Amino acid sequence: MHIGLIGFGSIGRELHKRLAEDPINTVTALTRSPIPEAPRGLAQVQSLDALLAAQPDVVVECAGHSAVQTYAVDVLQSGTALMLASQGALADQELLSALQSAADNAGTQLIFPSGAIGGLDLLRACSADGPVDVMYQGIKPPKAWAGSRAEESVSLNDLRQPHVFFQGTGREATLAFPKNANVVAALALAGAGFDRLQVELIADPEATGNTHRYSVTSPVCKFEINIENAPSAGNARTSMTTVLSILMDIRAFAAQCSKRRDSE
Ligand SMILES: NC(=O)C1=CN([C@@H]2O[C@H](COP(=O)(O)OP(=O)(O)OC[C@H]3O[C@@H](n4cnc5c(N)ncnc54)[C@H](OP(=O)(O)O)[C@@H]3O)[C@@H](O)[C@H]2O)C=CC1
Ligand SMILES: O=C([O-])CC(=O)C(=O)O
Repeated sequence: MHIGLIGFGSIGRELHKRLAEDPINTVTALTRSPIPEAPRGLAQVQSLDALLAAQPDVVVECAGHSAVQTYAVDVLQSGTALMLASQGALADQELLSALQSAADNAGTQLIFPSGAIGGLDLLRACSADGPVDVMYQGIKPPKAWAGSRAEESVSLNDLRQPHVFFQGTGREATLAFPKNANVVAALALAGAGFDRLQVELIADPEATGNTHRYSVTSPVCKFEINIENAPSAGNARTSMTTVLSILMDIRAFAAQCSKRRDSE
């Protein structure tokens, strides 16, 4: 497999490290500027044209909402499958429709890894049967909210107990907290809907990792999920499970490609 990465931060680096353990994989990363002391075997490019010219089997975006806005349609229009970590960008309905059309027209795949959250299979099944009510709470240590809009309403360093600094819809949460609420978009896209989904975001000075907790109420079932994630190396706000989930989807995509090649 040849994997193209957009972004080489905490997710990109860990993905590369794990993919490089298997010599069958090659990785090309699109970065804004050359990475000093890049890991061995990593090819680097600084434009999307150069990334697509390298002909990756799949492109994995792990950069942020602006990268989805800038590159995603062009990747899909080129006929290359695209996996998105920064799904919160799709709270913009026009962008979501543009990506779906680009994927359909080019006959390629737009893949949404579950990221740092789980249980989406049952949520998807229940939502297909009618509207469901979903309440989500995201609880992270103060340092994971540093630099975010949480700082407009709370002094993060002075917190002595858990503090709810945001309550609103899934759409409001994903747009206001682009680096922290992509899991909210995963719930919305799995059927909870950006506007129906209710969200609370909490800074907890006692938290050592990132907790994603949600409850689903539908006419056919009720369930609650509580996920306590360890942070990734280098970014307190990003959970390690995000990398594992993307890796799992890359492996599933590779298996599909190899079946298709065998049958050709
Ligand atoms: N679905 C999920 O569960 C999760 C999704 N995410 C998403 O993944 C994103 C990345 O997470 P993480 O790796 O921890 O973040 P980091 O901040 O560690 O790394 C992001 C990297 O992307 C680069 N980048 C940003 N914009 C662009 C661009 N337009 N083109 C190329 N490179 C770019 C940055 O480079 P530079 O140094 O130039 O700024 C940086 O190196 C998050 O912002 C979030 O949107 C994160 C966690 C969970
Ligand atoms: O990694 C996490 O725990 C969740 C996260 O940052 C996001 O959803 O953007």
